[in-house]
Amino acid sequence: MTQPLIRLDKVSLTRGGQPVLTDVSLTIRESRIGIIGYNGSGKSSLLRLLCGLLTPDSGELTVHGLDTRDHQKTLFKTAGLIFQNPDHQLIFPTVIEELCFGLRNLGCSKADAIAQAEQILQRYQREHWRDRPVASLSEGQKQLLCILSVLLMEPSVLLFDEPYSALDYPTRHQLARVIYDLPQQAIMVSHEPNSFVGFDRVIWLDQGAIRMDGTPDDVLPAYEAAALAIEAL
Ligand SMILES: Nc1ncnc2c1ncn2[C@@H]1O[C@H](COP(=O)(O)OP(=O)(O)OP(=O)(O)O)[C@@H](O)[C@H]1O
Repeated sequence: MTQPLIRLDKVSLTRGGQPVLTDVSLTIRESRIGIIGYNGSGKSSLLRLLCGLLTPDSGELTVHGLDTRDHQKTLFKTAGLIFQNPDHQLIFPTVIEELCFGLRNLGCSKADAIAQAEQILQRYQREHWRDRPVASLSEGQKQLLCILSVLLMEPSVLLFDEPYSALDYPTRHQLARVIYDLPQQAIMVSHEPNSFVGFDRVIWLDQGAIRMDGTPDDVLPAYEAAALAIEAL
């Protein structure tokens, strides 16, 4: 496996003419990294930069040795984004077709792709989903399908954008366990401090800049105190 190093050097991004990230520099080697911040602070934009869906206006960004500008089209093999809104990710009529799509793109034969898709459904006790129309799944079920589709492709870093927002407690618990046990590096955006149990590092984004960066024990209490102070205003 390539060295799990992600480096941002003075990365700036504008969207719709507005600055979204300003001069962000980071070196990320840890295995479990959380990104926290208020609405609109730039968290999802940062994930989109990391998987090549957006490119920086200025600055340098490399993900596991790949400059994201030069590898925009193939970066999905290295950095797999699980979208916050499943409807932005899911494009096929049935669960099995959705699961096979990424694998087929990576060059798997049809039979191989189906076998792997069936295996992952079995591992997550969702065999009965195989031929279900995607449109018939609930929001939480769609979110889990998005996660399984990306897990199947085995990217070397997984980017989770609010993965728990539509999940019920048992599924959330199951997914937290899955994320905890992943062999890959994982970066997860969440509003909820309790999503980061067992994480190595938490980065607090505020108005497109890093407000705090450290262990969950350092960053999360400061984040919660600041959020409560805003609430009390
Ligand atoms: N497609 C877009 N076009 C223009 N501006 C956008 C677009 N998407 C996001 N933005 C702007 O970029 C800024 C950062 O948005 P982003 O979605 O990265 O924030 P976030 O921290 O993930 O927010 P949230 O917690 O609400 O999901 C916001 O000001 C938002 O209005």
